[in-house]
Amino acid sequence: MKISIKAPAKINLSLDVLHKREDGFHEVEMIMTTVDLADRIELTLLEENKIVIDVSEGFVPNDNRNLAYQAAQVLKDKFKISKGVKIAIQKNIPVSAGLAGGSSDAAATLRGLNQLWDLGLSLDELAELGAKIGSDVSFCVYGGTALATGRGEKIKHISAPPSCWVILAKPPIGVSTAEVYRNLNLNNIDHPDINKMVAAIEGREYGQICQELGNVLETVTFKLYPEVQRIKDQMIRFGADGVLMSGSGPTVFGLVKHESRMLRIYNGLRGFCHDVHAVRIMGERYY
Ligand SMILES: C[C@@](CO)(OP(=O)(O)O)[C@H](O)COP(=O)(O)OP(=O)(O)OC[C@H]1O[C@@H](n2ccc(N)nc2=O)[C@H](O)[C@@H]1O
Ligand SMILES: Nc1ncnc2c1ncn2[C@@H]1O[C@H](COP(=O)(O)OP(=O)(O)O)[C@@H](O)[C@H]1O
Repeated sequence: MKISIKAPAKINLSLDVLHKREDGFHEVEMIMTTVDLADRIELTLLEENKIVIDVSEGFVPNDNRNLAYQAAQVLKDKFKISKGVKIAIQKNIPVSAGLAGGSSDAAATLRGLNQLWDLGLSLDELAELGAKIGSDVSFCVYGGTALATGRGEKIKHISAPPSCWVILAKPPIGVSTAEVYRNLNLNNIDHPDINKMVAAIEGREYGQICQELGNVLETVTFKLYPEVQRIKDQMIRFGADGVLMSGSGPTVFGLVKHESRMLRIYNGLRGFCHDVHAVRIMGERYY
């Protein structure tokens, strides 16, 4: 038996860090939303007791370092499943980009195996298991739009933002999330106003959403990789309505309402950045 599932990317419309916790993680407040750029996961049941990863992208591990592998392992351990699965991953989401590609692959694997192995778990239960794999996996289990707190695993769903274009531009560098958090100076943070962002989204006020975009990790990544700042500046210059780095970067996203302007920005950026995508905000939950 075989199924195919979409694993969409996320962007952070707002990302604030409150403090560093005793367990080494940071307490965060983030607004996350899914966009229409997705990996494709194909799960095939195996009689043999093994997890096989077949991934289209050379840089992504095909062993137990792969987050989709870890998702299958978590379910196998918890439910003492002695059969196996082949996980074929078609990568479309740039890797180490701040778009949660690996987390979304893990979340899609949890959802898919819940079905294939007939486990009968709720999304809440899958999200709780997902948190064992990574901080962003819980959000990716549900998708949609949410306020994420704790280390990112506590999810409160909010309405989808009004629909618009999202231009994603990633310079040819991979950013380590751990390194970015490590370099964050907690005494010198310009906190975004998360409540105002939630109100703008709930009120469907597109202009206000663009105004309230904010990510405290941006200055850290800009310092480590100045080319990320240059991409942000270019996107602003080309006329995006709002521009921000996603997560720990290096992908920068621009929100744009009108298709003609989206095309102008997309074509302009392609001239000097190789990895550019124009997608739509999805923002609605899968289930
Ligand atoms: C920054 C964000 C924003 O959505 O995303 P990305 O840029 O990775 O997409 C997330 O907080 C990343 O989530 P995720 O990528 O799942 O992180 P994890 O695997 O759990 O943690 C990787 C490392 O980041 C640091 N980390 C992560 C989350 C957190 N709240 N505090 C931390 O300090 C820790 O050093 C940890 O070892
Ligand atoms: N299925 C996967 N897809 C992409 N990267 C993965 C996957 N599994 C593990 N990884 C590893 O996870 C790290 C972060 O990848 P990714 O999720 O793409 O980035 P980010 O956390 O910045 O959004 C990379 O070092 C990559 O090698």
